[in-house]
Amino acid sequence: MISKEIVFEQLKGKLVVSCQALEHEPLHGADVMGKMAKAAYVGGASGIRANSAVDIMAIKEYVDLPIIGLVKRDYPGSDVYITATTKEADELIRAGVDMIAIDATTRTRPNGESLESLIAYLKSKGQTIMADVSTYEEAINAVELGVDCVSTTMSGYTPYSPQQCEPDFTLLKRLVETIKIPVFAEGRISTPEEVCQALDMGAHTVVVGSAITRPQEITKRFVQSIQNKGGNQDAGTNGIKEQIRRIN
Ligand SMILES: CC(=O)N[C@H](C=O)[C@@H](O)[C@H](O)[C@H](O)COP(=O)(O)O
Repeated sequence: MISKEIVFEQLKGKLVVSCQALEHEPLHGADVMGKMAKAAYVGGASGIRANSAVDIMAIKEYVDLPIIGLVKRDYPGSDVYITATTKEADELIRAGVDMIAIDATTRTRPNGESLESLIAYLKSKGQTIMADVSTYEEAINAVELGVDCVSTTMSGYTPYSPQQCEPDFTLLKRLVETIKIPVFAEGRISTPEEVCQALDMGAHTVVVGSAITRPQEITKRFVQSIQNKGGNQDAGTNGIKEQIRRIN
């Protein structure tokens, strides 16, 4: 595990590539994610964001880059699915990651756990914590609870945050203007220009997932461009945003 200071230094002004494919996605599989991470590394990525201990272990076989780990798991009675409880946190600690991403919304967590207790637990284990937030207020709350950085990951994926197809640069701007810890830009960043825009706005690091590592979504964008100009190409099954919702 790289120290917090070094990991933030290594990622400053850089690109992290999110390599994730859940069970229903065509590229699901730890070895595929390892190869995807290798491709991201060859392309110049400075870090990897990955879901599940098994994927993370495979990715480590292929690349020696800082890893932001998370575990997506659904629980009945809770909408929180990104590192929801200490169980998922322990899986990531055992896998050995450089940073643990947690849902830092204030929604009800499974098993009677709270955001506060999860953050306290991770801190007691010496882990570096990324707070995935959907609003400014959630970010402020997470900072007060002691997280090490925040990411705009969840904007658009809670019912009370802006529902938009573009990255939430409004949230990013507000966060970089007020928060003293690193702010990561993440969520629906689809072009190199948007990456640069986020960095120019003050993002510490930019995380890109679907636009690089979900080929079904990349294909869909090309197909949609044909449809938009009046062509007769078949539509895929879902738009990027709908697909991510399905994943969740
Ligand atoms: C909302 C949610 O569950 N996001 C997940 C978080 O790990 C991933 O499915 C996203 O791919 C990741 O955040 C990167 O975002 P984008 O794929 O839009 O570049």
